[in-house]
Amino acid sequence: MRVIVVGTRGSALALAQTRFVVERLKESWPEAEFKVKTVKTRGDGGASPLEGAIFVKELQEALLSREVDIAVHSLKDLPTEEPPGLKIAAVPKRQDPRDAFLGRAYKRLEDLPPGAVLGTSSVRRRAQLLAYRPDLRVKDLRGNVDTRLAALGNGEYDAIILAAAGLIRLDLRNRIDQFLEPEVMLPAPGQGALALEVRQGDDLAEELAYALHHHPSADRVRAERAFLKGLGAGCLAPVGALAQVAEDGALSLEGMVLTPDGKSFIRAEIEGEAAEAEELGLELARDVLEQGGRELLAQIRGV
Ligand SMILES: NCc1[nH]cc(CCC(=O)O)c1CC(=O)O
Repeated sequence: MRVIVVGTRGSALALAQTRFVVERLKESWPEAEFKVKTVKTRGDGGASPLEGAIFVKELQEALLSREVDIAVHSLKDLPTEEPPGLKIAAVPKRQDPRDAFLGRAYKRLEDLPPGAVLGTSSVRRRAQLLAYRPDLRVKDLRGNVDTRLAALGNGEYDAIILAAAGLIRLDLRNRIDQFLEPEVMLPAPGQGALALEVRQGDDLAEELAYALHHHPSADRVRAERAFLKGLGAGCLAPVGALAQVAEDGALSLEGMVLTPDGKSFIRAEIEGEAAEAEELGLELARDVLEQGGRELLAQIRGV
């Protein structure tokens, strides 16, 4: 059997995710041989949505040029449009999708005094924080997880918000002071999930990757991404979405879109069957657009 090359970005988080994936692949396919290849990226490991998209594209190019056979992505960084020639072969079991609060003197978002400085580079987090606590100051925070933790230690910020999943995968769960509930902070579509992407027609890579597929996680993410796609909002709009799937296959999906200042937002919910995850996501997007989301997004584009 040929050696299967698993491609990853070089950040500590990407490498931790890939190590986890390759361990599971080896358990599932003891007779197969897997090799990890770090794809050199032009960016610096930063965290703006645009940089995320560049990293994704470079990994996808490495797939198409046969440099790698399975690419490991953070699902929330993957554009909703799949490039021709590639397909998502598997969505492994999802990690905690929530956002995490890490404080210095104050250990809960509710405890921060007025004027406290919160660090995040995400427009979605900024908008929701300001909607919940308009008295706080939100300041840009970029770089990889280490850089961001260091910035908190330096006293530049009173608290920072990061995806819980990233910290957990880096064995830094003990740094999390508070998990933010979806009522306060609806996660990004796909947050906490990974995607294993392969070339269309590479049946071997597809079959090997599929051993890690987790149906309920895939259905949740499918609904959330369909919502994002249905909004036609692009990666710069503050959009949150979170689906849950019950054991009996019932799916509930919450979605929201905000203005960057958090002053207006539309939030809606839909319920149905996991088997129609995509339709539910698209329908919720239509609801939100009709309830005023269209004007709200036009306002954002006009900025
Ligand atoms: N855009 C950066 C990014 N992409 C994926 C994760 C880790 C969490 C995940 O897998 O969703 C992070 C870091 C963060 O948002 O704090």
